[in-house]
Amino acid sequence: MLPSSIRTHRTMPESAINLELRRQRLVSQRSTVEIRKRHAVSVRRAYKHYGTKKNPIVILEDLNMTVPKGTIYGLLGSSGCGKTTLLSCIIGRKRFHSGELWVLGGSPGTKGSCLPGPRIGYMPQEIALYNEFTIRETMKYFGWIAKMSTKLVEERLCFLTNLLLLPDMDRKVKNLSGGQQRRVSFATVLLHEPELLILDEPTVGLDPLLRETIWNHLTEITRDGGTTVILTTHYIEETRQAHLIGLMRSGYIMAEESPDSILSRFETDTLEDAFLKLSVMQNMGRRKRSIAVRAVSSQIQLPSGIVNQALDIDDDQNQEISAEFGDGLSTSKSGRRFSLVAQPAFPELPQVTVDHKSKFSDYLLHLKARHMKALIWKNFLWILRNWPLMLTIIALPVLQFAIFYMAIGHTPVNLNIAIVNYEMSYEQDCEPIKCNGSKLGCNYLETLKKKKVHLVRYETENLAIDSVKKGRSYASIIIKENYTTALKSRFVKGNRANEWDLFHSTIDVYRDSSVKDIATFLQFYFFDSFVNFMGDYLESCNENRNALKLPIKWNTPVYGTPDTDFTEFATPGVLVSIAFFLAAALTAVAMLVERNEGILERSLVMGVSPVELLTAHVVSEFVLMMGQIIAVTCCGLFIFNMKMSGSLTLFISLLSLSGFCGMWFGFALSSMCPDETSAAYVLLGSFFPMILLCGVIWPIEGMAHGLQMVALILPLTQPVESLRSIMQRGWDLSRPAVYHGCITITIWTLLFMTVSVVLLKFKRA
Ligand SMILES: Nc1ncnc2c1ncn2[C@@H]1O[C@H](COP(=O)(O)OP(=O)(O)OP(=O)(O)O)[C@@H](O)[C@H]1O
Repeated sequence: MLPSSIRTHRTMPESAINLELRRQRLVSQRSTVEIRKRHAVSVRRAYKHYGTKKNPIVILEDLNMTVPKGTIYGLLGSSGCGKTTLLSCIIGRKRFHSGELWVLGGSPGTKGSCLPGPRIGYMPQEIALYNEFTIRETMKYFGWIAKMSTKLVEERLCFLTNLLLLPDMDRKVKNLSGGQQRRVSFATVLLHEPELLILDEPTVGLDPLLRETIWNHLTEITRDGGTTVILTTHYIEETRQAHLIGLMRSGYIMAEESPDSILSRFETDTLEDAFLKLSVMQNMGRRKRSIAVRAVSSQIQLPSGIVNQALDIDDDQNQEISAEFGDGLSTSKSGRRFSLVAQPAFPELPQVTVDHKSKFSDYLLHLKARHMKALIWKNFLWILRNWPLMLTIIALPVLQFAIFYMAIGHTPVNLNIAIVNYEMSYEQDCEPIKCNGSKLGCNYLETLKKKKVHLVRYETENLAIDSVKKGRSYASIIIKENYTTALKSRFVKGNRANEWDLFHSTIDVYRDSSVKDIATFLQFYFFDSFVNFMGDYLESCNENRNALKLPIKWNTPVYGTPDTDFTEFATPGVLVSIAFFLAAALTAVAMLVERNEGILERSLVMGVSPVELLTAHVVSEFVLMMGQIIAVTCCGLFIFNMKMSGSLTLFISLLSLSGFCGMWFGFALSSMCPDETSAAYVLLGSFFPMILLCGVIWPIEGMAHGLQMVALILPLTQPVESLRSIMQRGWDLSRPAVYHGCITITIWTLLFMTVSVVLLKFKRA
């Protein structure tokens, strides 16, 4: 009798009913799940692609794999067939898009599973070690993470040194040869004697003798069934010593059996030949033979008893593994059945319920003392080893600040001014200013000289104007022939002065206003010099020199000084930007280098949580950042006499908050960007808008209203204003202008923090 679900579909075509029946049988039963959990690794119907959902590049498809405990499992396959991807999924660093995975009885990443954790040792394809560390330090770091005492690490290191012929333990990794580095990398996974060793090409680049030693050791540790090894290798023949071989091709495992069984079934002397035959058969089964493959396959004699069909199903051999292989069947434990027929895409099979997932809050609160000790020690050791770089990193903000202080905001000097004085010839000397003087024009020019401008004499007005046109001078000043007479007359007659007086007493100025700041400075110089010159003249006539001044009294400023310059305005913005962006760059690069060299992967697989990793980085980088901030502050206060009206503690605290926020921005960037280059682009891309919009170089009051609103919510705008209020107004935290900045930067820090942690937790390909 048909199952009820099938009975309800009596109208279905027969093929669909058959399919449905088969699928019914393939639903994972509790009992089979229990069997799978007893294996070291069990993968069922795994599917994984790269690229987008719409345009996927399928890497693993309907892949089944069973690694019994206590075996050495050699995963073989051509380059790019997906071995590393499969291993990454097994260690929990990548996820299958569908399918089941059991590792040492648990589902990676779930509560109660051993993954990530020290029960697993992972050796990536890359060397993935800290170049600056010695072999001993490397072992100490990974040993501590695996909960080993330093003494135990030393003992194991002694053993491994003899086994793998490691060089002197105090040699730095960067000074070792490629083969030696690979041996250290291998020793690192053997150190804590994990139950499951996952080794991605452990023997590449090693000499045959050492390869044999390694294989002997692997055989030794798997003998009592306590350790399981999965390894990939391109040296197919060396896997003869494995208990099981998985031959992988086109995203699934074509055969999974012992080397002897493969050799006898394919009637070949070498595993390479067997692999080649199997590949050809797979191509034939898929009916996609290329001309080249056809040519090869015609030369190959297929083993007897195997035909090109959905091959050789033997019900007696129908063990647990094959029973649940599904329609993408690849092999049975005994290896007698495997399908080479391309499979149609079926809807996903029901998933087995796994252990309940760990809560996000558990994850956040999960800081293990031994991990923190190892991570912080590692970070500081790295800083110590890279001390020239670290000194540069501390000196960099000082240098940037010094450059800013020396280059920006100061009064331009030695500007060329073309002068023409028709009142006297250049051969005559200018007399000191006096009431009955007849050549006052030259007295004005003498006063102007005090502004540190460079006066260049010209004979005619046209020549002077021409010098401005040719860019030789920023302005030309023309003093007319009867200047003194007209000026005195204008002075005496007051509002009854006639046109002649007005015309001849006026100094003509032709300016180059294309450089706005210089034009403004010159305007001020000319005006201020005139007021001073007239004051001196009035004094020489025993008059009150203030009679000519504008009737506005500039009292002592409430905040700032009468001669506050642009440097003072821009200093807070520059300081906050340096603290924020340097911290962001340093953090992003440190994290990305660690991640992309595979070092991070090793630590994460051994059970270090991303939150622990971030916290350790925060601790070490905060120390560096404080070094930077103190160095910049000392430079500002003691070398450049930076104005500091408010509390120095508050100033340093706010700068630290800005740096802290930058640090989390860096963490968020490192979680979002695939590499240092893209992180650098984002940093550069955000730097300029931030400088322009956050009131660093121009007050935000000068922006359009809508833009002001945007500027106000950016991370640096309010902190810049707060710092300005502390430095120049001497305000404290009771002022809204100060605490608003602290609140804004804290909110942004929390935001970046959340993004970083969430991405690190959930972003697995
Ligand atoms: N992050 C990724 N995005 C897109 N494609 C990827 C990514 N990682 C790997 N691939 C591609 O997936 C395929 C399988 O890669 P994988 O590294 O798993 O192969 P492999 O069998 O380990 O190769 P090898 O033996 O050379 O190490 C390759 O074609 C590779 O280019």
